Amino acid sequence: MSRIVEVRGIRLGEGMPKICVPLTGRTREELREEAELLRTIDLDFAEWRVDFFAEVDSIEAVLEELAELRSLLGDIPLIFTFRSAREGGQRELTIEAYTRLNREAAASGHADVIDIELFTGDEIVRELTAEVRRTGAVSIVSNHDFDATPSHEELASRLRRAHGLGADIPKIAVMPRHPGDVLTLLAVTYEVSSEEQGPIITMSMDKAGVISRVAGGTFGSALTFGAAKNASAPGQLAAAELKGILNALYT
Ligand SMILES: O=C1C[C@@](O)(C(=O)O)C[C@@H](O)[C@@H]1O
Repeated sequence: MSRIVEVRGIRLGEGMPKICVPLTGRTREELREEAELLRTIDLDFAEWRVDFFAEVDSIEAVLEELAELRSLLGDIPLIFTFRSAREGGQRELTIEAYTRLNREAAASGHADVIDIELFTGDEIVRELTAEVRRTGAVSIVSNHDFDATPSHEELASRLRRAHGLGADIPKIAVMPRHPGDVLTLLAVTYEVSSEEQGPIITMSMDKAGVISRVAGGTFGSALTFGAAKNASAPGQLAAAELKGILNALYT
């Protein structure tokens, strides 16, 4: 039996793929409006893309906003993600600042899931996944390639490596150069999810990859990202549209 990861009653790795909607506001005001909008949408997870937040350099400001989002979102499970510029995010932090940010977010108890980038360095990733687990939160260990799709072997090895470093949920997002790249991503998803080490999340980006965002669940991807106000990556469909397609495919 595949290991299920449960977050606030949402069971990842079982049933329909779950929908996650990112919050990409730059100011507290924009984030409040986005969080209120999310309350009106049919979704399973919200992701705070904290790299968009103008005050990200201040841990105090981030923790205050995280507490605010927690209360605005009610019971919606919240993923905390600082996406580095080299993996498609808005900015870079030093390793020390990145580590501290994720540690404190986990310790606050306001984020249910913490996204840690695989290529931060094995030792740090191992420590962070263990620490996230100690706080009772769940870890995603992620990798993004906005230029290309690595080979089948490389993609599979990154997902397995994330597991090996303690990830509850390995995640990979890659850019297709041609439709065959999307097939590669889906084939790897099927292969690695069949090993039943727990849920994984995969997607192929951009227009050519949209099929993976709607049908990835068939091949073993446990969650897919859809947009409310702004997409956080190319190829995301509107969350409501995504939900309609998932209902047609999986119910
Ligand atoms: O890792 C991911 C996946 C993503 O890049 C996507 O392609 O939908 C969107 C990001 O916000 C998220 O952190």
